[in-house]
Amino acid sequence: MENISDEERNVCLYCGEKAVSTCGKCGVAFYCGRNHQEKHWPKHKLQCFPFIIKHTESSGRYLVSSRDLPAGSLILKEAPFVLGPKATSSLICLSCHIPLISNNFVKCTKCQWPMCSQRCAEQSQHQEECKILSLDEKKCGVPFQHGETPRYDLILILRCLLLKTNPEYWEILQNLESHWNQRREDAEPHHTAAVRYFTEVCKIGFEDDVIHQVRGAIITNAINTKSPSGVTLRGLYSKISLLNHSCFPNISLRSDKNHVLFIRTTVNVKKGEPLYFSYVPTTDPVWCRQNDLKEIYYFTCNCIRCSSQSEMNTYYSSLLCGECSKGLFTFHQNISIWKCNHCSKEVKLKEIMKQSNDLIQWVNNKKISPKHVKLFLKNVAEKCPKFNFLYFETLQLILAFLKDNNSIESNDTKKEVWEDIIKILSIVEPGVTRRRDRELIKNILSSGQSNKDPEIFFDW
Ligand SMILES: C[S@@+](CC[C@H](N)C(=O)[O-])C[C@H]1O[C@@H](n2cnc3c(N)ncnc32)[C@H](O)[C@@H]1O
Repeated sequence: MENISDEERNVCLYCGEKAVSTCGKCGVAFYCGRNHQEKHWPKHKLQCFPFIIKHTESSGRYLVSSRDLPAGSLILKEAPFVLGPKATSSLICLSCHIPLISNNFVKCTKCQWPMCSQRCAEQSQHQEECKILSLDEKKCGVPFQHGETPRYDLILILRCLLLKTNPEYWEILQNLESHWNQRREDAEPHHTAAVRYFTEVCKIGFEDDVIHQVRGAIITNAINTKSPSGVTLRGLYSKISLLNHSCFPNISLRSDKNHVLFIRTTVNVKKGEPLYFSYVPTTDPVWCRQNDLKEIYYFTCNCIRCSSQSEMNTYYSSLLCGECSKGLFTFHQNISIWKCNHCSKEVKLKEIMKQSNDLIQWVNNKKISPKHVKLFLKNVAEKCPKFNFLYFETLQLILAFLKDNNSIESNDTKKEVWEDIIKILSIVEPGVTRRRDRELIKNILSSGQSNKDPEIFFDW
């Protein structure tokens, strides 16, 4: 869906006469009256979304709401145009994607890739892929044993290259942001190995720039979703790929068992506001988020949270100042310098990271007994600001520690831990988010069972 030009505004999309109303669903289609709106609906419904695409030099294309959207509004439902295994995966069947757990699997007689059955090896999709994979004469790309292997990276790249015969999808793929030039220069070993596999081992006749672009587009845009069998796959989505990032998102993504993604607003969004989701865990400290965004997505985040020295008064990544024991370190100069907000002592990011790691190690190495969990939490809260990322990590550690302990006392502690987790999530990702799914969390709190995973399908 493209921006509507000023000339189109105020004229009926059906007859071109002066418009007096807009489509209530998207807010950007204009009509002279109800009659022509109804007549135009079969055409318009294919483009009727409550957002428009905008563009800036620094952040490329992004989506902006075209009308007021209350929290929880479904703004888009989209299926992937290509789907495949994650880059690193344990053995799965290339046709039905079920996990190959025992040694009871077959190998495709031509390409030797593990499959669940001969029937799956004969499926038309695999037959197409097999023609290329069989060009690997020494079978150096074939995964040969159980356990996680990065060789599955090749499969989604191959599936994308095979889209060349489909002009519509090929064009979408070519238009995706990929940062392929920088990726080619950076020569990250997995990236280079994947490109060379197709150009030098299979010699499939694509220019190496095309393969750099395709792998770059996958790394920049693919979204992981979980299958009912528990296998995580990654897919490319044409419209969802246009969503930009913020560490303080206003939408959430969920997938169903067919990997269809549902995008909903998590908070009230006003007409004209950009729609953002978070590419990285919102519960990571600022330096982890910034590092991942730079390394994987090639940009420096200037979102509302990253531009605020205290992360919008949450002090989520801050540590207590050891010098005065009264203040908190907040970041300055693009997070490279941290300053105590009481005594103004300055330290470098490296020092903050070291102190954080020491604290995390202290937490991890501490021998806690189920009886002393609450005291332990109190100790941690004295070492870092309450509700910061270290406290959050400790809460998760305690949940894992008490996972199989269902005594009344332990369930009581788990309930308190979950309440604190929800408080932290309310700060860093407010609204109706998947992690704070109200019904699910209510169930967890009432049953006292904290070992259920609230992220049912989605696995970012
Ligand atoms: C999934 S794409 C999003 C759509 C993209 N803007 C486009 O034009 O195709 C991810 C890329 O968008 C850009 N991007 C996303 N969020 C951004 C942000 N908050 N600031 C700057 N660039 C951003 C980065 O180049 C990133 O690698």
